[in-house]
Amino acid sequence: MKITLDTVVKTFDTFRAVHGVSLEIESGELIALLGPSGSGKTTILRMVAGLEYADSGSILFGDKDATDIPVRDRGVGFVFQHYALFPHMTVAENIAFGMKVSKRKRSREEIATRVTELLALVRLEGLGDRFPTQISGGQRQRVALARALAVDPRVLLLDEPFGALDANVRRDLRRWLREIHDQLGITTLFVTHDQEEALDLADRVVILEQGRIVQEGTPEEVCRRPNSPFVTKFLGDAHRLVGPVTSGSARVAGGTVAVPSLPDGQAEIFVRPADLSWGEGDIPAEVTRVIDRPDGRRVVVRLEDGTTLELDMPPETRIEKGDRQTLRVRRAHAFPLA
Ligand SMILES: Nc1ncnc2c1ncn2[C@@H]1O[C@H](COP(=O)(O)OP(=O)(O)OP(=O)(O)O)[C@@H](O)[C@H]1O
Repeated sequence: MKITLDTVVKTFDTFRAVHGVSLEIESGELIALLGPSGSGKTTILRMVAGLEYADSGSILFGDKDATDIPVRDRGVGFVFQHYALFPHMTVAENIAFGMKVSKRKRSREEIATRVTELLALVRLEGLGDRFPTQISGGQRQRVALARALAVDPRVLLLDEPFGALDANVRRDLRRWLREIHDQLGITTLFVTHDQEEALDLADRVVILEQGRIVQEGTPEEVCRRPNSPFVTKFLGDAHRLVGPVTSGSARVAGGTVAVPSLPDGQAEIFVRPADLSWGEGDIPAEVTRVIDRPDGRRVVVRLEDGTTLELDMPPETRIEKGDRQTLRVRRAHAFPLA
């Protein structure tokens, strides 16, 4: 089911939460709505679900205006961070619930067969008789997804579904969700404020700031070509350097950074830890700290002007506090300063 948002606006009292958002979600696509707290992600999701109405603009399901489609007929399945399971029902009863109350009547056997299929799909075979308090948080969210899938939704809406879980469980669950999505091909809208989660999971990432879409594209596109300082910073660790540009070269902290696409004038330059090389280039730096991680060494350095940068090095690198060298910025995202 293709979903189209056309210039959708939503205001709460006098506060405009969504400012004319337009977006096309192709049938079978998995889109992540990514933005900081308060950027309007949940409000957009709730409008697609039919739980909130747009003040103006339209939302189409296929080519039909969704305003005329009541929530229960939209064919949407939800999973929310705090959309608790019914505590007095077993896992199997929770999954069966939607089928029992649906307009489409199913026999007891049909429901039981579907519950068994869904338990297998979410890899919880054998846990159907447990109650929600007898399973882990990650398992509960898998039950919530099974419950959402039980009524064969045409669209799946997920609002920070893994938000309350610890980092390792989150990572496992998003890989698993992607597999399920690839298997079922349901059009999916996933809301998160976690850039790693969005980039890991989605076909396309839509980045929101204060109720507006500021950039959208595949994870590769938004990572390679962030279109603003906001997106660059929001997508991950980035240090900011400021300096004057002449003929495609910026002067920063006693050295230079190549910025071929920028006009002459003052610029802000964002560099990520993976974009820096130690022992090359012309920016003098001194190591102030080395942080060891399972996948490598994070080295903190201070530049001549007091700026602190961090860079990533392989685990076997021999480097220690007090070492002095020059740095090269291999890749940077640079923007003219107004
Ligand atoms: N029912 C409401 N009444 C008044 N203001 C609201 C209402 N719902 C949302 N807002 C406001 O609209 C803005 C957008 O909220 P929304 O929940 O869509 O953001 P979000 O990006 O999902 O944030 P979060 O990640 O914190 O959930 C916020 O400033 C919020 O306070």
